[in-house]
Amino acid sequence: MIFSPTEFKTKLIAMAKEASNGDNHAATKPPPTPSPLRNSKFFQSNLRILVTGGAGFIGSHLVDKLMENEKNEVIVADNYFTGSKDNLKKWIGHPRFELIRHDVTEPLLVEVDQIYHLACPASPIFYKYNPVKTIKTNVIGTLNMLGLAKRVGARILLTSTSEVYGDPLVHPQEESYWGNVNPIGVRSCYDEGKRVAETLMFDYHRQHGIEIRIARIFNTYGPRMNIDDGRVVSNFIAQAIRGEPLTVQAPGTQTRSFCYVSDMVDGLIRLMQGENTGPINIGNPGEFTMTELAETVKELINPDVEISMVENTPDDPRQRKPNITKAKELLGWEPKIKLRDGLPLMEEDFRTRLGVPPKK
Ligand SMILES: NC(=O)c1ccc[n+]([C@@H]2O[C@H](COP(=O)([O-])OP(=O)(O)OC[C@H]3O[C@@H](n4cnc5c(N)ncnc54)[C@H](O)[C@@H]3O)[C@@H](O)[C@H]2O)c1
Ligand SMILES: O=C(O)[C@H]1O[C@H](OP(=O)(O)OP(=O)(O)OC[C@H]2O[C@@H](n3ccc(=O)[nH]c3=O)[C@H](O)[C@@H]2O)[C@H](O)[C@@H](O)[C@@H]1O
Repeated sequence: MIFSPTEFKTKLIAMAKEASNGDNHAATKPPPTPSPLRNSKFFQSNLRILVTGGAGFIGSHLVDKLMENEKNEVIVADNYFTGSKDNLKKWIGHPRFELIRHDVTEPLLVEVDQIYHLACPASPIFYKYNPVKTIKTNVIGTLNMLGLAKRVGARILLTSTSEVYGDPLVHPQEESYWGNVNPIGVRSCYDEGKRVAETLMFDYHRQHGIEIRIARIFNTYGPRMNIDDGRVVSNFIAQAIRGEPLTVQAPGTQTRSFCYVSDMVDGLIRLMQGENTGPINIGNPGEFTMTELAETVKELINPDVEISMVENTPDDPRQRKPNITKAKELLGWEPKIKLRDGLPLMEEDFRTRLGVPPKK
């Protein structure tokens, strides 16, 4: 069809209006037709679910939960940068499970109904190790997974982060807050990367009608975190078990809110299965200073360890606590496990992996 310049301009304006719909929650197009495979006999009883980053900490717990449902088939795609096959060893060889060594910065051709897109290093020391790769993972990786979702008509969930709020000037953080992020700092590869990933999710939703879900995850802890992961809970627990000083980074008054991993997985699955695009904060609103966390770990795990104050890294957010009203109202979700109950569960796993017997 050929348009006159005036017709072309009118059409462009109409397209721009449609695409710039200010209401994030209104789908401007119906979702694309699902893959014909979804209607085949094979798929009537099975939901094929792709988990990118499924060999990592949260991903492997999510896989455990998804595999409990006999109607689910789970495919994990992971490049093992921070994840490990060990985290999935109980599923390797299972007929409903597949593990693919794959880097999400490259396209992936699979036929699936749902995509949980987690692939991305999460610990600051790992995401800062190769910042350009971290940005590629967040931007090109998310583009590839959205392209896949579009091709097969799958619903896609992104694990975004509370780091999109940067060093927040609003406390606690609610989803409507746009954040306070340094665009050129050493953490930007991760927090700006995730912000672009969120943008891509909404643009694919508005432009192509893709079914999207965005979780803004707040600090999560639990068994299977890498022992030398560098994040604060894993550091303190490993240090307490080894009898080394707990390294509180100055000033120690900075706060975080810690969510146990089983609560997180429950929230992610509810979000995927529900009707809301998000973004929705998923985290535990219990807020602690890093000094309080160190004192709690000392009390529960090793009262003999010292607490030492060490230098901090640039742009460390000073406070963080989720407002979870949306998660409560829209997903019927709230965390169940308190920090004092979750820490001993993690200690048990760390002792086993470090080969240190339990305390008498
Ligand atoms: N754990 C938290 O506190 C937290 C908080 C906010 C957001 N998140 C998000 O949740 C997700 C999972 O975090 P986690 O704590 O399990 O981290 P993790 O580092 O344990 O897991 C990330 C997984 O992604 C894989 N991966 C990294 N880059 C990849 C790539 N290019 N291609 C394929 N696989 C790749 C890693 O090998 C690993 O298995 C991440 O997207 C992270 O940003 C986590
Ligand atoms: O929840 C989030 O959204 C993000 O939280 C983390 O970022 P951060 O909170 O800085 O995680 P940690 O490295 O665990 O640091 C938490 C606090 O503990 C402090 N810390 C860290 C390590 C340590 O040994 N001692 C210590 O006091 C840090 O200075 C910081 O203030 C990671 O970036 C991601 O896992 C995640 O996306």
